[in-house]
Parts: sequence; C-alpha cells; structure tokens
Amino acid sequence: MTDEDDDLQLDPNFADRFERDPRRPKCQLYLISPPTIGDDFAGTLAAALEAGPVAAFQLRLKGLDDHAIARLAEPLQKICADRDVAFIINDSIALAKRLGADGVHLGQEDGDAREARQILGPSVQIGVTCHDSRHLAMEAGEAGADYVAFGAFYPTQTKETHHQPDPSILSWWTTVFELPCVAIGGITPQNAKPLINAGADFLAVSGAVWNDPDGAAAAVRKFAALL
Ligand SMILES: Cc1ncc(COP(=O)(O)OP(=O)(O)O)c(N)n1
Ligand SMILES: Cc1ncsc1CCOP(=O)(O)O
Ligand SMILES: [Mg+2]
Repeated sequence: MTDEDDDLQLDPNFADRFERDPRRPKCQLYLISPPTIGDDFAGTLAAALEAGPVAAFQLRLKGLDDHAIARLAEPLQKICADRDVAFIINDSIALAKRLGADGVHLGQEDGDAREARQILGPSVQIGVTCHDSRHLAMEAGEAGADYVAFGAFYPTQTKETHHQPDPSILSWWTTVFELPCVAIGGITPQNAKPLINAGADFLAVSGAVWNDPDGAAAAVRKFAALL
C-alpha cells in the first residue's frame, strides 16, 4: 500500500460479496518461467503449453545479461508463437524490442510504461507490477499499461516479496476498471479459487507449475480444471 491508498477506503468483506462480472472474459493462466532454466526447458515448456489453455508465457530469467537471455529466448519464443501463446519479456524494454516480443512486464524499478509504449508501439502488451497498491495500479492504467499485476497473494519461494494484498483488491479493481488484472505470488491449484472468484483476469504462476511433482503438463491440467 502507498500513503495514497489510505485515502481509498475499501470494505474488507468486499470480495466475499463480489460476483464475477459474466461479461468479463474467464480467468486465464499466465505462466512465468523459472528464474534459471536448463537445456531441457524447451521440451517442458512445449508440453506445458499443450496440456491446456495458456494465455501468456513470461521469460523471467535472473542473473543473466540481455545477450544471454536473448540466446535462450529464441527457441522458447518460437514454441509460444507456434501455440498462439503471448511471449512476454520480464524487466527489459530494450530486450522486448530486440526480440520482437508480444509484451514486456515492468516492475516499479524497471522503467516507465509511457516510455515502453513509445519504444514498443501500440500493439505490444505492457504489464506493470502494482504490489498491493490501488494507487500504483491507477497510475499504471493512466500511463497506458495493458494489465496491472497485484501480489504476492501467498508465500512464495520464487521471489522475496514485501507486499501481500487481500483478494478484495481484485474485486475492487474489476468493479471499477475494465483493464485486466493479474494475480501473482505462491498461487497453486489448491489456493487459486479465492483469486478467481475475486475477479482475477489472469493467474500468473511459476513454482506451482515447474515444480509440480507430477510434471508441468499435469500442473497446467490442474489449473485448467479450475478456470
Ligand atoms: C505478471 C507479473 N507480475 C509481477 C511480476 C513481478 O515483477 P517485478 O516486481 O519487477 O519483480 P521481478 O519479477 O522482476 O523479480 C512479474 N514478473 N510478472
Ligand atoms: C515474480 C513474482 N512477483 C511477485 S510474487 C512472484 C513470484 C511468482 O512465482 P510463484 O508462482 O512461484 O510464487
Ligand atoms: Mg522486474
């Protein structure tokens, strides 16, 4: 929450009374890559994308420079394109431009959505991390983002997190704005339902897919059964 959020009163029971707007598209799965990948990842990704509907795949590799990420991205981008899955680059507007990615995801420290729009053009999707802040989300919307991301909703091993929104932020957002919202952070097939019911347009998931003991494809099927 930012200080500005204090001025925006929100009833904590809002999500309980909320009914998903039937005119809004159904909640969809948005896969986030593991922070490091091995040679076998392309096969795992292809199997995951074929196991059920996936709207988007974000390449989120940490500890590598843009050149190294670009090399790893090439086969993964093709796997996504062949299956009509949006290929999103994390963190770097320049890399998204260089690869001709379908989108870029920007954290609060990763650059400005307006600048991204200028560089990437009108048809590239721009997502912005908004943590647990309605204020940041409205700012992102005004800056021209294509989606806002709230989280981390649940504890996660994938990233050190400092914000934990209540699902009611999704209900509030979808009641007030048409712009899609993404829920992220520790989401599993077991804990996803409150986020879907609260109005999330996308569930962004990493660990619960790539670390599922039954395999990533089985994990996608488990999510697909809920959506
Ligand atoms: C869909 C989505 N939402 C949030 C994030 C987190 O982005 P950021 O805050 O920049 O943190 P890093 O992912 O860069 O560690 C995301 N990547 N995707
Ligand atoms: C990148 C990110 N931003 C907030 S939580 C998170 C991690 C998402 O991964 P997981 O689904 O494994 O919690
Ligand atoms: Mg980032």
